[in-house]
Amino acid sequence: MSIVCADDYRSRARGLLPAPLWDFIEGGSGDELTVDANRLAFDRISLRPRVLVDVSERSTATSVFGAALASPIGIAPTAYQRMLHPEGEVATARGAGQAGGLFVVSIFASRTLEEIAAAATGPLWLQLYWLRQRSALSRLVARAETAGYQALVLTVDAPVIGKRLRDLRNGFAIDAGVRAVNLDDALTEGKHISTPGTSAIATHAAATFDTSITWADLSWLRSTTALPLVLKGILTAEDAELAVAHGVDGIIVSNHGGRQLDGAIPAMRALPEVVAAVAGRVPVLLDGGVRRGRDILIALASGADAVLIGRPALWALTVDGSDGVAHLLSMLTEELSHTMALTGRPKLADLDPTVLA
Ligand SMILES: Cc1cc2nc3c(=O)[nH]c(=O)nc-3n(C[C@H](O)[C@H](O)[C@H](O)COP(=O)(O)O)c2cc1C
Ligand SMILES: O=C(O)C(=O)c1ccccc1
Repeated sequence: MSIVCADDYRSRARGLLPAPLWDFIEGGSGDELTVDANRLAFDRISLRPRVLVDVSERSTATSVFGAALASPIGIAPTAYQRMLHPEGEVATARGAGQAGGLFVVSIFASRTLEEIAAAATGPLWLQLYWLRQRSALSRLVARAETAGYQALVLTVDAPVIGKRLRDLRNGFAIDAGVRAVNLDDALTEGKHISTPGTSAIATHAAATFDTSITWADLSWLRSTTALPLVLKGILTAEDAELAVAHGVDGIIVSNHGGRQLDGAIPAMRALPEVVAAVAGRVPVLLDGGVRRGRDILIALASGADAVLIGRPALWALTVDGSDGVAHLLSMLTEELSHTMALTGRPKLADLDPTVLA
């Protein structure tokens, strides 16, 4: 059967992966209310199509921080991609580049920042968790700058790892052959030990993440770099306002794909208040539940500058490596363009709240 939408990659990938690994990717925290709510928030919004508009020429091209993108779509940071494909993040970077998309590399990438940069032809950003060992962070930042990464993303919704029941039941651990190669061994110890009732990821994060950081600490990270700093995991107007007041250069509206606070507001429902608070001062991106061109159109019409795709990129990587990732992004771009034609909005600039009902 041919693959004609993102969910087709999901069914294929599920058949290829061992159950605990599938659960790690697919799962969320607690009752997985927020995983489901992320999707439902999109499905509850309807579209108001305009007709007899010339849609013969359509454009999805855009840019972020001065870098050109074929469409407002990027790949969200996800850890340890070599668990899914032998080439890991190198394949994802090549695929994203082929499709003209952005790739946000996780601090827990399983290929080096330099290997990933060598394979990339599109923009790369580096995602960070705030490790207690600040020297490890500043070393990573320096390497990212040298390798040509164009922005830093600090994930702020994970001081502790969400209570992910599937991983706890499975005693989930990272495959022995897969490492967070950009971090010293001391920072990745214990990730390969599987113990029922515990998740190696949660245990590891508890040992290495600094849970005491506040807005006041952001200036330290800023002082290490000239790169734009983006915060990932903002869900309220209050925090969006604080982010801009602290000189942050961009915001990713996200609840971590429902993997952190269960019951958190769906990303798409939080977007309008964040957009209103930011008032155009910095770019606003969104992730969580984006599976269709229609979802992307809805997010853009609500004021997002771009969206990121988490799990679907992992499904495509599992099924077909870099070709899968490139195909997924092209397919989503095509779906976006198609939805723009059917709603009578041929340009991204035409996407505003009047298309939503
Ligand atoms: C397997 C997996 C690993 C993830 N690892 C990270 C990570 O290392 N850093 C991070 O900021 N977010 C991480 N995330 C969250 C994603 O960046 C993103 O917020 C989320 O997947 C978006 O939702 P979606 O999967 O519904 O598209 C991870 C998500 C998944 C599914
Ligand atoms: O961020 C996540 O969702 C995640 O799964 C993870 C992976 C490695 C380390 C910390 C969190």
